[in-house]
Amino acid sequence: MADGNDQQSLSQSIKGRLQEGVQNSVFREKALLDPDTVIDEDRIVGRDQQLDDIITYLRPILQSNRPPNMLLYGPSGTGKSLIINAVCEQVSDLATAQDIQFGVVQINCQTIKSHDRAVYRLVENAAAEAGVAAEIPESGISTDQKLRRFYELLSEYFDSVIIILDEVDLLVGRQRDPNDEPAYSKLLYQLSRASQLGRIEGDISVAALTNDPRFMENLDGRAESSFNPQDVVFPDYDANQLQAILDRRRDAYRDDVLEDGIIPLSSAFAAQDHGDARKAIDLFRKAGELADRQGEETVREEHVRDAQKEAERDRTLTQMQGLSTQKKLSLYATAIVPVYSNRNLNAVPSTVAFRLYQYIAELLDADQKSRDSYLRYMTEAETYNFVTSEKRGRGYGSGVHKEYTFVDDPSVVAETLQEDIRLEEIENNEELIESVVNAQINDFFEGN
Ligand SMILES: Nc1ncnc2c1ncn2[C@@H]1O[C@H](COP(=O)(O)OP(=O)(O)OP(=O)(O)O)[C@@H](O)[C@H]1O
Repeated sequence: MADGNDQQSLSQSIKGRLQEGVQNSVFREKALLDPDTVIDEDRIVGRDQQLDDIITYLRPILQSNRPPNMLLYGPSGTGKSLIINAVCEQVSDLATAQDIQFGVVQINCQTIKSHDRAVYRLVENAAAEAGVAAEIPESGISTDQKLRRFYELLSEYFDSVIIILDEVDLLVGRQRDPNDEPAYSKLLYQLSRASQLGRIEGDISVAALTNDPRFMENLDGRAESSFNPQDVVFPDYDANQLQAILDRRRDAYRDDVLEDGIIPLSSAFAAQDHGDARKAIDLFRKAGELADRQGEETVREEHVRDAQKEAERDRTLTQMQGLSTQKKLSLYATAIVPVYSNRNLNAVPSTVAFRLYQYIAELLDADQKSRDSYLRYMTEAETYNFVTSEKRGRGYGSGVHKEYTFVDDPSVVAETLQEDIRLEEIENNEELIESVVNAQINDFFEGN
């Protein structure tokens, strides 16, 4: 056990290391790169039309009129939450000045499993917004009783409320039958009807946020007609807009720590997907975190590339968790072909990959599946978007074969899988594997 002096020096060294980390960090105000921060208006880029629309729709609150319901849709990271929250913040300021009790009740539906839970979360959030207790239990009472408490809270404490349902399409609930009404449809109907029927004294309006442009088609007819929203569309950002978004958060970093290429590169990577601002900001932040972790004074392009690799690895890992061992082996054997190949080989011929699969399966003492099974596994890998494939009439030799191209960097896929399946044997035999890969490729191109 450490004695008193040891304890003291240990805690001093922890303090020292903590302080050192803070002082030497490349960040000045990292919160600017936190996805949940509602940034100032002057940092918002390229959403003038959407801001105009939402300002127009919410202005009636300040004239003590009911605003319309709204449907905000567009791919992830296109600013739906940011824009609605930014306008609500300003409405809130002006409403307070006019003595109007305005509230925002927001839930993210992604993790909410049922209609009942959603209503309870609304009660909790409305109570928190009003600064009072929810006063009802989470279970043991009916959903109707919860809804009544929700209406009571709104009527008692607010003149006007915006209910924001983020990721509304994910509030499906427990459908016993695919034809059952999804939970979001029921909730939208109840909330819009309650307002129309005067069950709530003040003015309420629902803003539903979704990535699904066909969301309205899934609504029950009566929900559709009572919800009846104003649409606001959020298109993808292009690389220039992403650059402008990052540029306006440059001050998250200390002066002179960013190499020139950091912002363009982070934006270019994010634009490759669909122009997701969240992704651009995440890369921009992670690059700095990597620089901090390595104790470096500047953020370099290499940090952005490493951050992008890490993000790919995380995504790949999440997607791969569901695959069986045989599927992982098939994908691994295919990925190592371009990794170990001496030629510049992007598209992997299935013939070569299958031979590698057989070799690896033998090396690991695993079951060896047939060529058909291997091809089937790879077709599944295609549906998960790990690879794309093309059929080729073979110029060299005979027959038709498939060629697989990896969507992400194949070395990331191989590394991820290598960590996942028991592959010590592979690590011990890397040179051998490299020679097998190249022998098979040579055989293939020489038509053997
Ligand atoms: N026009 C913009 N200007 C500045 N920052 C933006 C802009 N659009 C989005 N962002 C930032 O990108 C991140 C993601 O934005 P937001 O959460 O609003 O996207 P979303 O469309 O609601 O995504 P999702 O559908 O995944 O919830 C946030 O950090 C936000 O501040």
